[in-house]
Amino acid sequence: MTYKVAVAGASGYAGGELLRLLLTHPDVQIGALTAGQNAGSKLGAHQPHLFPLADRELLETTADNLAGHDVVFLALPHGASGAVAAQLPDDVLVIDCGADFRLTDSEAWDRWYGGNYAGSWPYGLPELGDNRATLRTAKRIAVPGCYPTISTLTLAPAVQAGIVTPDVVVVAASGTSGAGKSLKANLLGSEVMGSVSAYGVGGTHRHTPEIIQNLGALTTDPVTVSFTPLLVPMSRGILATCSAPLHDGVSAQDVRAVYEKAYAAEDFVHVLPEGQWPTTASVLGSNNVAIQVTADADAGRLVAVGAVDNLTKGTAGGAIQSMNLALGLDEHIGLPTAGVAP
Ligand SMILES: NC(=O)C1=CN([C@@H]2O[C@H](COP(=O)(O)OP(=O)(O)OC[C@H]3O[C@@H](n4cnc5c(N)ncnc54)[C@H](OP(=O)(O)O)[C@@H]3O)[C@@H](O)[C@H]2O)C=CC1
Ligand SMILES: CC(=O)N[C@@H](CCC(=O)OP(=O)(O)O)C(=O)O
Repeated sequence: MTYKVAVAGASGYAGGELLRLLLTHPDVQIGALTAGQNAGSKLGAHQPHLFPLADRELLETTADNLAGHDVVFLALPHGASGAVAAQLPDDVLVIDCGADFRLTDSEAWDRWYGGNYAGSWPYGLPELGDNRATLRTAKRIAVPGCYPTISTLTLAPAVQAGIVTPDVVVVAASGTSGAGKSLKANLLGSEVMGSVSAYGVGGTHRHTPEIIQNLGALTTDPVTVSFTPLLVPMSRGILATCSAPLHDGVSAQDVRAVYEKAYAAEDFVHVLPEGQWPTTASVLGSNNVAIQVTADADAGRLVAVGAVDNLTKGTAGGAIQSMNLALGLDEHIGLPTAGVAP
């Protein structure tokens, strides 16, 4: 069977990456492509790398234009998905790349996003807890944020195994595509080039509650997350350095064993050989996550480092992995397992 797929937000970074991957997916046919202010123009004007779709016209993002598809991806700004999703039939698989349906706690939504709480959908991170089973029957899927994807996967084995106190510190450096295409003062070329800067400091970044929600599902201990994002002068990729107090008597070997066991059956998550540390370059353009972990014995902390391509496994790849599960397809179809180098 071939599934007809629409992409709303096709002119954006997440929409572009969805289309790059969907073009190689053997079980889908690419249907309607929609946008906001750029509706009416050709996709090629916004996504010059997507040659096979260059002449396709961008339509307005309306329920009518998204009708008649088996799958609808929403790659719209936060807050825009709820109203569109509400108009789509229940039997259509709707996959939201935005934040609208990620948080299960309406109070957390009010505090971190505000505006109407649209509810929560099955969470599109198959490697976490029982999510894979839930996703197999889902008709609505919330794709995780890019920082939560890598922070959660980098810390989950330790938290789930109970070898750390889940008072975690995450410092994660992201490429600029994480911010989307819209022009922001701190993203001007001359501000970003040759400099690394912190933002969302002091527990103010909206991904903090999402990371807490994910890790909190793995332990009965209270979870705290001190999250500091950094902006670095590259287009894609996130490198997350995560640490937490390690329980007494847990060695570096024990820690490695926990991680290797946790991810032994996960084809996209790679615990690297001892001594090899993740780089964003190694996962570029792929659906892979690279993780390394050790014990800092003097500080009494677990230190784990994870790398992901924010647009692939961090958004569009993760979304397609979840789509595959929900359609009953092999989870890996259409997803690159090798990166682009150098
Ligand atoms: N970039 C990333 O690494 C990640 C992004 N995401 C999420 O994916 C979503 C899209 O992000 P991203 O692609 O980076 O953002 P972009 O700013 O690059 O793209 C936004 C897209 O939404 C369209 N759009 C904007 N406003 C409206 C509107 N009112 N109605 C309909 N369409 C509209 C834009 O169309 P137009 O060109 O016409 O303005 C464009 O196609 C966001 O929710 C983001 O949080 C999630 C994880 C990571
Ligand atoms: C570098 C950069 O600006 N990154 C974005 C995160 C993008 C993302 O994944 O998150 P959402 O889907 O929740 O928007 C930010 O910090 O807001």
